[in-house]
Amino acid sequence: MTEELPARRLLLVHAHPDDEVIGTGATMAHYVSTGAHVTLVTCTLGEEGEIHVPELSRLAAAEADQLGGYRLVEWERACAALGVTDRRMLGGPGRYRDSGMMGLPTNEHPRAFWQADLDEAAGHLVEIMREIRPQVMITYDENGFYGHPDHIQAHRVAMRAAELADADGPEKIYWTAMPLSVLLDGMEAFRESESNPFADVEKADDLPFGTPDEEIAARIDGTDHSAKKTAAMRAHATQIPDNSWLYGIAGDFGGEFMGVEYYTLVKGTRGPGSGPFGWESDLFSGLA
Ligand SMILES: CC(=O)N[C@H]1[C@@H](O[C@@H]2[C@H](O)[C@H](O)[C@@H](O)[C@H](O)[C@H]2O)O[C@H](CO)[C@@H](O)[C@@H]1O
Ligand SMILES: [Zn+2]
Repeated sequence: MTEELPARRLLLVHAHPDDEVIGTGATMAHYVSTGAHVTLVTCTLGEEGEIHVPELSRLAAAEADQLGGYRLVEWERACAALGVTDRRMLGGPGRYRDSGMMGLPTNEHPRAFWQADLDEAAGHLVEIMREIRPQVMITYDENGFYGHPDHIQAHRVAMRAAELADADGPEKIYWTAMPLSVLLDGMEAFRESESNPFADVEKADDLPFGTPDEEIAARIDGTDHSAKKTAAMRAHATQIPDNSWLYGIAGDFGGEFMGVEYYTLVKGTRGPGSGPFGWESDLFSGLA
């Protein structure tokens, strides 16, 4: 199978529809544009999400419980905007359910991803790894970037699958990250903004994310694809309202913030880099 695929193959493992664009949308669009094969695996349908489109409010889990099916369509539209055609739901659509925020009763739902058997869930991902044999994989750190149970579980499943897949698994593994310098700049830039996501945050240490710049391994500049990322965000209208601070970044700060994404490297050899910390500009650099 891989002989029919492009030479460079990137696998991303995300928890809900919308995570792919928020954290890695510019990276995905960038590598699609370079001819790499980009495979997105999303682990749940996002059934427990909020609904920021009033006319769709009855789709909520506590009412018609149809949000998952609707977010599947949003997800497909967002992937189309990014140019990503190989998109998979782990175990098939509906196999694992959105667990809700940490500590909620929805964490106990029998199909909640948080309750998934690790090796069974990882087995579904191993099958995909054996099919596409990705050189590079992106997922979250052990805290799921911000502590959501599905993000933590996505990390665990992705890392377990990479172990089980052996030679078919990725040679390099990256975790999404936000450099502290960028976080602090963002907090300063938003200080006077109406939709300030950091309004209740006194200092960066109060946030569940933020990585010392010297621990960042890669800075992927996808600013040429910022418009695609914004279009993909618009596809996730139930999750990202028109007044979201995320659009504020795009509007007030241009592509720099929206189109640049950062990663730590947790497996593999770091390729040549630049700047004070030698950040890579290509996730496929340093491959054997
Ligand atoms: C980006 C992300 O992971 N979103 C998740 C998250 O959404 C949060 C949730 O709705 C919370 O209640 C809100 O206060 C918060 O602003 C949202 O980011 O959790 C949802 C439920 O598990 C999930 O569907 C959504 O994709
Ligand atoms: Zn998520």
